[in-house]
Amino acid sequence: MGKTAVHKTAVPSGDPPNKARVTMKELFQDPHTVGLFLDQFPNGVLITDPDGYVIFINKPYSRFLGLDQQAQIGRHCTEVIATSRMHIVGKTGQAEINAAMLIQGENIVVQRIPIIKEGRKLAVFGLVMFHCIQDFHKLGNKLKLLESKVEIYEKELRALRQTRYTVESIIGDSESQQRLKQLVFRAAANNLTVLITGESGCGKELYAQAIHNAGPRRLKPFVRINASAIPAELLESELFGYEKGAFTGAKSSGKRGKFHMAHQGTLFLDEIGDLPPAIQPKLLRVLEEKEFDMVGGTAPVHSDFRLVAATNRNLEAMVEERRFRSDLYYRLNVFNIHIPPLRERPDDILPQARFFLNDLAEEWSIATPTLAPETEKVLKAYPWPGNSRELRHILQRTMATLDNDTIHPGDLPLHLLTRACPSHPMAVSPLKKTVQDAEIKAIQAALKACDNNKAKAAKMLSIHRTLLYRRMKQLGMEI
Ligand SMILES: Nc1ncnc2c1ncn2[C@@H]1O[C@H](COP(=O)(O)OP(=O)(O)OP(=O)(O)O)[C@@H](O)[C@H]1O
Repeated sequence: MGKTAVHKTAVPSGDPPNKARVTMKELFQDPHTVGLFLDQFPNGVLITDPDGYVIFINKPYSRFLGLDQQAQIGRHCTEVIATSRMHIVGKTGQAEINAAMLIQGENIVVQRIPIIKEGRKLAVFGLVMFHCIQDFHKLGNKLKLLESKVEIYEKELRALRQTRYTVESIIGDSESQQRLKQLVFRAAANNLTVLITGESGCGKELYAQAIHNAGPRRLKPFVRINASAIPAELLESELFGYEKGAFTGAKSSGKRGKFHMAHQGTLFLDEIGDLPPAIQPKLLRVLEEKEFDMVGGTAPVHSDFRLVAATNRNLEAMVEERRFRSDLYYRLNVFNIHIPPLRERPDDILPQARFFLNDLAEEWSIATPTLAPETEKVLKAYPWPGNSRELRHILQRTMATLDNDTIHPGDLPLHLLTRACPSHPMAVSPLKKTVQDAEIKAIQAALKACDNNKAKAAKMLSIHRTLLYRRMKQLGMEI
């Protein structure tokens, strides 16, 4: 701002005293000074009369448009910027705030404000925020970059912590699944030892991770150890670690054990039923005292871990058979979560099947196949001895060989069809009869799965319809 505009000290009378050295009237009586002000804006300014004829355009805007500033005076705004709406605002008297406008290929935010004095429209004031918008773009891009970095780091952190499941990963509509989710939240809110029981493949590890990730320890380690996968003689050093030179073959630096690694986090001790008898008292001690001795160590080590144990064995029966210490069992079974087998919660089968199909399709970057209604029936009727893991594997295998978008019963492994229609155990009989019986069962299963539709059943059995009729006749089946 030039000193030219400052004339004298103006202290008008009244309260509070005005110490400004210049008044508004003095400052803005000269249009040149007003222009000087508006040229200092980092944004574009355009002032038109109510019909849209340019009264003023500031330097930054004319420079941005590549036009001569003075030559624009008196032109219609649409001649200066084809998409201009100053004349429309002049007509309607309605301000347009934060409107988007495309100028020279750039998306720009504009404000168009009618200037009204005593009900008469005097002019339209336009503010074009191209500087801010560029800054916003830059900020937006920076934010996007930061967000994607955070996402990557979170993923890496989770991978490092070896967890990927949260409560949202637990899929299923059954009442028992809903109840179990509530239990997960309750378990996550306290620090009690959790014992998860259930058949193989029913989601014990998934639940253990969900408990960890729903609680205050989620950003701390989730350490997993499978008691049945490690030879008994190594298990102690894996769990408790060892001091340097503790035994032949030990690392010279020593090694931290899983209890140590799980400090402030969660230790997931899988297949606890397979814990060797020699280790059981040591586990009892660490649970009671949160302290343990490293192999070859002299001083006890403290660790603030939370234990989640899991087993598919009947620990109570093992206690009765004296294969598992009763005191350890009671110490472990503080908060029990029992996951029923999938066959006992058939309402979970289809939601899980659809979830797995979607998940696999995403992984393989292909379209998600749908389940034909007959296929749904077969999936629901099958007893799933391997639980959700088996369901996922079967769908994975099916998808790998699928040549259209719909999974029909014939695309599923045949044992699903025959097991879905349970029969009595087969007695030993001549081979020809056995083969005929098997054929009858397969045909019956296919017909049942297809609501007795012969064409569909034949497709499922991968034979021609006429051959199906012929075989049914030969086998003495009712057509
Ligand atoms: N409720 C569920 N929702 C979604 N996926 C599930 C569910 N239950 C299990 N799964 C999936 O089934 C598979 C097996 O689950 P998990 O490894 O947790 O079973 P597990 O009971 O620990 O098995 P095991 O006793 O053999 O160790 C995993 O792919 C898991 O994601």
